[in-house]
Amino acid sequence: MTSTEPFGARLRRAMDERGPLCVGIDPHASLLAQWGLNDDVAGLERFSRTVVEAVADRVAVMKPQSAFFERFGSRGIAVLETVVREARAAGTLVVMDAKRGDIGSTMAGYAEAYLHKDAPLFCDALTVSPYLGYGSLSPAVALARESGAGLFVLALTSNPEGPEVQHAVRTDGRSVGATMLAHLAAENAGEEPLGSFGAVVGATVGDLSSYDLAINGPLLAPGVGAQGATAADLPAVFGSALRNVVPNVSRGVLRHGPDTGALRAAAERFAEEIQAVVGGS
Ligand SMILES: O=C(O)c1cc(=O)[nH]c(=O)n1[C@@H]1O[C@H](COP(=O)(O)O)[C@@H](O)[C@H]1O
Repeated sequence: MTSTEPFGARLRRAMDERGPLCVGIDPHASLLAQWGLNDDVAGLERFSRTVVEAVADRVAVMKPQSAFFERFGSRGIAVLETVVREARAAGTLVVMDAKRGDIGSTMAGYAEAYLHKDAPLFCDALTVSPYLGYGSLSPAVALARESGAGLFVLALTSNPEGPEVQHAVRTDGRSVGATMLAHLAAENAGEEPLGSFGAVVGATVGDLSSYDLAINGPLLAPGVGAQGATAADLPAVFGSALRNVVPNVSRGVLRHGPDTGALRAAAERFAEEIQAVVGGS
């Protein structure tokens, strides 16, 4: 594997070898308390590194939620840098969940922060918001291509407030969410075995039969576990795109800590349930 091999190819291989589960690293204050940790930088570090130690050598993807690190300022970001480095060293792909989005000239700065090979927070992929217009993301698309990294673009999010924006219908009759999926399909055209530009499509969103999920890229599916979706919901939501789905579970796994064996067992249970519905698709 070369370091510039595109994210999509690296992800496909990781999903085939380890299964598609993504474990989120979301150090909520309530989880720190539940684990008997203080709500401070030391607690943040202990929590995050424990999750990495428990599963980074076995799951395809981990997704640190930047918000919970930013909460502690520069010292929290320093912990995030360590977590990204250790998780990648253990063999998992790291998707930074920072949901960045801005006018193109500023987006270039965010891209440098996460997608430039020499950046302290360089990661395998970054979540981005296209709601300043898909084209505003182009500096991130360009740098991701150069670095062999990927993006996950918010298309149909798992939260109940998402549809007021994402289901809104444009003057050409297409919904906003469908437009984002079409942009991604164009980005990934011709890429094999899988494009590097994914969509975020919540596992909670219900019937998507009117949406074309065949974007030739990964579909990050948060919502399994604490938000109420289960592995059994995935086939109905994703249909023939199931093979490209990366289900994310954060609190559903994290609530089993701080014991690493219990965290590992929880991740394995989700992985098995997911494999049972995705296997053979
Ligand atoms: O981009 C995301 O990962 C994301 C998009 C979305 O539509 N819904 C969603 O829940 N997420 C993130 O996925 C994680 C879900 O966490 P749990 O609900 O604890 O499994 C959180 O870090 C959310 O910020």
